[in-house]
Amino acid sequence: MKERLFYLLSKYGLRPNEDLGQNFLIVEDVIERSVERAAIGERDTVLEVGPGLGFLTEKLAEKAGKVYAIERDARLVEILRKEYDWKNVEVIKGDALKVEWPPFNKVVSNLPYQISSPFTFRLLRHEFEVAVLMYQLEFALRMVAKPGDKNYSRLSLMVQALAEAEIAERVGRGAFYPRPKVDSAVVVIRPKPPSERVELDENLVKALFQHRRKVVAKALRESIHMLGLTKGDAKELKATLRTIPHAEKRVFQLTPENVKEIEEYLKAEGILRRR
Ligand SMILES: C[S@@+](CC[C@H](N)C(=O)[O-])C[C@H]1O[C@@H](n2cnc3c(N)ncnc32)[C@H](O)[C@@H]1O
Repeated sequence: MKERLFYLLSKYGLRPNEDLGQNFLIVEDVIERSVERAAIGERDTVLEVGPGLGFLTEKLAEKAGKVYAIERDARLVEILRKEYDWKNVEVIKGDALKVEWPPFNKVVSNLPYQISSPFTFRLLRHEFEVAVLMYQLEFALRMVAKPGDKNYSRLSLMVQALAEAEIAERVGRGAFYPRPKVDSAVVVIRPKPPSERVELDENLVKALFQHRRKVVAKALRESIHMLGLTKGDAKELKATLRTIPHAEKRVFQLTPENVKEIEEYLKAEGILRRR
């Protein structure tokens, strides 16, 4: 795999573009395990973001009925089209955050880390069965952290409100060329069934996590300006802070359900508008 990478880089005079997160995965086992974790078969349509030089795409194409691969770098799109004769792969040139997504039921990708957060949130708004995604380790640890953990953050809460996420394996920086400055991890994401999903007011979550170590009442008092309230409503909220659910819990201990209770209370009091 490494030989093929160097062959392609030299054949096309290509220098990996750091700004586009071009660190190519060169360990075949890791690629194969990601494909296995997604349990891909002929009935599956897979979305891949950032196919790069096509090493993961190749493995996906062997198993899936159809693969859509969105690649932003026009040079790589051209190379993929020249080098491979895939019958079931459609390479889409564009930014995965901007282009319309084709229909898919599974996602397998070694993500460009710059787009981890917006990509994950866009994905969580879609219907899909499973996603197997490579992230920067630090980001992956925040995705899976549980309430009360030191890594538990707005990202953990927002992801876990909508999905189950677990780290399947850690991947050292030596598995990539060029070698990145950080380690990575493969995360498996499965959306929760609709009855278990918790839809949250993002402004409220942002306001709370602005002060993740403070207790809820204090955190809200200090970020009241982030809630877009009228003067009257802000005053009312200040007066009611002690009585809101979980007022004395620290923000980093809140589950998605706890935040929903706070939100519902503020809406019932007419302080937070129903959006
Ligand atoms: C970490 S590399 C993965 C390459 C390949 N899949 C592999 O496993 O070696 C990330 C890839 O995403 C592409 N990319 C970066 N930003 C992108 C975006 N916004 N939309 C689509 N592709 C993007 C890069 O050009 C690069 O090919």
